[in-house]
Amino acid sequence: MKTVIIGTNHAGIAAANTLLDTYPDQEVVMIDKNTNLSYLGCGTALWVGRQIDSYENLFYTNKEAFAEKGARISLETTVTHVDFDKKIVYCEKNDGETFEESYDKLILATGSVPISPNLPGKDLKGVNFLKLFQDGQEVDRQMSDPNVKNVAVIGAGYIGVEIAEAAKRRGKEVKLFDAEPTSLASYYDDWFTKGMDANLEKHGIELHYEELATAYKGTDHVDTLVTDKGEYPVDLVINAIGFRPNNELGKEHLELFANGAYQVDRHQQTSDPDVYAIGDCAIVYSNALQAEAYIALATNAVRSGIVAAHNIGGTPLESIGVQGSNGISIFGYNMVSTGLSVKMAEKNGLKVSYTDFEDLQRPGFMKENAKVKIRIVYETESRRVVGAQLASEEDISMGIHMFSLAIEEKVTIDKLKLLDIFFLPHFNQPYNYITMAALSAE
Ligand SMILES: Cc1cc2nc3c(=O)[nH]c(=O)nc-3n(C[C@H](O)[C@H](O)[C@H](O)COP(=O)(O)OP(=O)(O)OC[C@H]3O[C@@H](n4cnc5c(N)ncnc54)[C@H](O)[C@@H]3O)c2cc1C
Ligand SMILES: NC(=O)C1=CN([C@@H]2O[C@H](COP(=O)(O)OP(=O)(O)OC[C@H]3O[C@@H](n4cnc5c(N)ncnc54)[C@H](O)[C@@H]3O)[C@@H](O)[C@H]2O)C=CC1
Repeated sequence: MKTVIIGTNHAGIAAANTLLDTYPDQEVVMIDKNTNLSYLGCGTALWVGRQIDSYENLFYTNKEAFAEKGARISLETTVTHVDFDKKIVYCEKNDGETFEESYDKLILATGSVPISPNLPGKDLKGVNFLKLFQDGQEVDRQMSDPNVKNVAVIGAGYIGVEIAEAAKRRGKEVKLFDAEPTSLASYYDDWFTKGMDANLEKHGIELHYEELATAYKGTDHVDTLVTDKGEYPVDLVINAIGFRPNNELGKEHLELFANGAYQVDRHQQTSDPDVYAIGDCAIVYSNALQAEAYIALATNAVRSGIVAAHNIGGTPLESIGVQGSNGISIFGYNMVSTGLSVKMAEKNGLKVSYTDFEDLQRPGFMKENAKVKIRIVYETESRRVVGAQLASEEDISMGIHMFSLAIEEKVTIDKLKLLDIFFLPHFNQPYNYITMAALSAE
């Protein structure tokens, strides 16, 4: 059986490795237009902000590794189109050479592309996006110019907040813009985002919320950002207003979700039984929503790649769905969430209740300590947990995984009230905040 994989980043890599490691009789062809693969985008803000020494270790594999496993891999090669009837993929290398690849099974792992506001001046030098390794290199090059003093970041979601921190760490004047009234509005409720915004302001980032960019001004290079509320001198602009699924190759042939992502079943199969879609170009099943959704995360990309590969290899495997667990750490302030915030639940028509608690991580007699905020969101009727958010200067990241499982397994808030949670003053309180939040749920 011959499988062609279009897109060899996180999703495509996971699918290829699963096929090559588990089904040796599989013929695997991998195609990607980029010059590199496996770049960890999350590392961009870390090395631009000089929190790590270089970007060298932000790649976890390479082309040679797949050739050694027997795959045929073609980088710097763009798939120009797919004939789904003849089951042929048409490719063009950067040097202009073209070739075709027939397939028995096709995996679309073409990912996502940054949403690009079509504003006047968008092609001026100094206006950047942040998706690829090359984009990070370019932003880093501009940040290294001492004449670059004023940085505007448009979009205060994950990428925007992280790169704003990086620019601040590089000594720049940073303005952070967002259409919403707070940062991270898609993932957290205000009780949490206000904490992040206070943290950003404490570190000197100027917040401009409910303010929309309307144009970039300059001659060859951007020098002014125009918004619906004012004009600001800028030397560097970074757009981070979200990604959209890259459905270019299959949008005419395959069923699409509301936002254009490929519709897939729990086997990652599209409406064409010989075509699978994985990662940012496909939907996921949200256990919180109990419905299909679009959640572009590397973690979802990898798991969907594994599921598709096993189904192609002959092992029927269903995706168990996701909760969209995610985390962020900015100037040492940590926030993690899984499932739905109250805001997102209500936006999706769920009737939910929630319980909040705030306390120190450890007993007051411990020297090392910090406050922790927790919110658990649950469906009012069924009382099943649908979301959780935690925030602290402590590392609270491990706590969110329990809630991820609770959502997946439809555990009710009442089941958490007397859950066995250990006590040790080094780690937590005798009455820890998970128990206290659950006990205070109405
Ligand atoms: C700055 C940044 C930070 C991030 N941080 C995190 C994080 O901390 N945690 C997290 O979970 N997620 C994070 N993400 C999101 C994560 O990177 C994506 O969810 C992940 O990359 C999706 O993987 P993918 O393989 O589905 O798609 P992509 O990474 O978009 O890869 C798609 C690939 O397909 C190729 N391709 C597309 N069309 C064609 C074609 N026609 N011909 C040939 N090749 C083609 C592209 O070249 C690309 O290599 C971050 C993203 C960015 C940009
Ligand atoms: N720690 C993590 O898990 C990380 C995950 N990612 C993922 O990468 C993807 C892309 O990240 P982001 O680009 O940050 O998307 P995002 O969806 O997280 O944030 C986009 C932000 O832009 C704002 N926005 C939209 N249109 C706007 C406009 N016209 N003007 C001003 N603001 C506008 C939105 O309100 C939102 O706050 C996301 O799926 C995210 O989950 C990225 C970085 C880190």
